[in-house]
Amino acid sequence: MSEASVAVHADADLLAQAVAARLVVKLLDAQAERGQAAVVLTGGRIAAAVYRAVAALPARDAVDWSRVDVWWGDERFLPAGDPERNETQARAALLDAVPLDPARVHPMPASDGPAGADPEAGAAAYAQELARAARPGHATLPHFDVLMLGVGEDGHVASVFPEHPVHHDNRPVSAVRGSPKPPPLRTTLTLPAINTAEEVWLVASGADKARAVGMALAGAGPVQLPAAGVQGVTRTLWLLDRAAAADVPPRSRSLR
Ligand SMILES: O=C(O)[C@H](O)[C@@H](O)[C@H](O)[C@H](O)COP(=O)(O)O
Repeated sequence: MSEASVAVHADADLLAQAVAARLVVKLLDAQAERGQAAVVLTGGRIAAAVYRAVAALPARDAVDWSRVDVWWGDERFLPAGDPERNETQARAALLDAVPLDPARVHPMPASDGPAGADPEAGAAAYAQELARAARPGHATLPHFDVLMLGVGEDGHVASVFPEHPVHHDNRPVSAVRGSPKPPPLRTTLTLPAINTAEEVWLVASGADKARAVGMALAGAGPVQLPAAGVQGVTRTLWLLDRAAAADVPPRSRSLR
């Protein structure tokens, strides 16, 4: 179990640059240690800024992208190529610009995909894809070197929303209906699956995130504030800009 640590940057742009630099180093370190790397992506504005910043970093070419597995922590259940899909956003911002092995890019199902228009079937299909890549000794999930999350104003992470039935789902992947953030249908890794990642990075920018970030670090309950239930195996890292860090409790501030 890892203690959370907090890094604060002056503004959203510097935050995105710093997270991008960390991500490149994390992928390089994982490849040095394991010969490959696995990253779990998320959606939202700050994630898109991070992906664009990675694409613009010359050091990105030091990564062997053909040995990177790309997974998603959540997805909006929409047709393939829909501009609102997290996959579409990540491809445009980064994935299309680097020489990935298409077989190692694992988008969550689209509503017009082979699993059909039923989000439950889509979630089951993604769970199977994860299980096929499972690491030795683990039945259901591959090794995730780093899993990135945005944080909602309400404290949601991935598509795990406060007080939502997804909290009672103990499968690794859940179909979400009635998401308070549009669109209503989504697919998400559940908190127990998220927490199998070696490192989890929670990235948040802007004053409207300050309350949720502060409450999560102060030890709120995960059903009321899902971000509070996130814990990477070796590291839980909050990467914030100053505005989002305004309510970080004093005992976390010493880590800044
Ligand atoms: O699909 C999604 O909508 C995201 O995965 C979601 O969890 C997002 O990361 C947060 O809502 C933060 O988004 P912003 O950075 O845009 O505020």
